[in-house]
Amino acid sequence: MSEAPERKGYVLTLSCPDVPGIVFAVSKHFMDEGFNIFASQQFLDEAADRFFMRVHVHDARDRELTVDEVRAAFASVGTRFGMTWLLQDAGYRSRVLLLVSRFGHCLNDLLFRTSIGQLNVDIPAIVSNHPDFAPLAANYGIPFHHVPVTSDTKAQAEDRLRQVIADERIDLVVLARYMQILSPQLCDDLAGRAINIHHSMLPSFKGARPYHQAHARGVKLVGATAHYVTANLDEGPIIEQEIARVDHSMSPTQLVDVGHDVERLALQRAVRWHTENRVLLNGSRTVVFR
Ligand SMILES: Nc1nc2c(c(=O)[nH]1)N[C@@H](CN(C=O)c1ccc(C(=O)N[C@@H](CCC(=O)O)C(=O)O)cc1)CN2
Repeated sequence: MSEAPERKGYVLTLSCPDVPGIVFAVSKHFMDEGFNIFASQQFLDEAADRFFMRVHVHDARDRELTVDEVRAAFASVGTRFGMTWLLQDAGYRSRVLLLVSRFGHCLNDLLFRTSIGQLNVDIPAIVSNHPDFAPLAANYGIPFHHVPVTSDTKAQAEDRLRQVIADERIDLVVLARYMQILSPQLCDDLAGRAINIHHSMLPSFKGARPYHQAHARGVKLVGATAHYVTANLDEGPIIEQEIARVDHSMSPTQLVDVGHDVERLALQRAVRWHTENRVLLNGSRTVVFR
């Protein structure tokens, strides 16, 4: 059975100072190199004078080129425009590490979506500071690492986390309701490749127990925010947000139940878009070519 067109060819993402001719140069390069454009999106941040682009190309000659060969051919264009660029095989399956604590709704959702092929990723391992979801991991045949964390053992726990990241050649770390604060050093090491789901519409209700904060405020909407993890708690670049309507009659527990659905939606979109190279960092914000 032939590959889905979304998973054929190569995806280039780039950002650079805005000048005339970027789209022309990129398009001409791929035409000259024998590629056909399957999809192309671009955005100009005028205030920042920065141009963003995502181009998905198919090989018009069906050659067996390596991604390194395609990258090498594009390098001169990147240099000419001072681009920050990434060129990836469209069918590449990112290696994703899932972290979880006591709430497993996001973990379960990501595992199921991956198992039915909706997320084109591989999940080599799950790490948790609690043993609760070892049976769920076993059901999916995924190694489960129970790494307890206390204030005295945080450093050692992070060392074990780093070991799993290295051993499994992890591309993306997903905090699927993992309730431990990562150290500034680990945040730096995982910059742009660690995603957290916060259970509120950031910047509202940062920190712990956001649904209880929201209930006390009498909100009419609850939400969830998927964002990149930085040393500044819950302040990383936002990738996706989702909301749901609530009302005065609902208890904090009922807000939590409604919120779990929007958390799942926001996180799986963020993971899908990140692993499809649709998310570009723009300072403290993102550009998402959905
Ligand atoms: N460096 C970062 N680490 C984490 C982030 C982040 O943005 N930057 N997001 C959090 C998720 N989170 C809210 O969504 C959150 C998690 C944990 C805590 C917290 O106070 N944790 C305590 C321990 C709590 C416990 O043991 O039950 C702590 O780590 O000392 C606040 C907010 C994930 N990590």
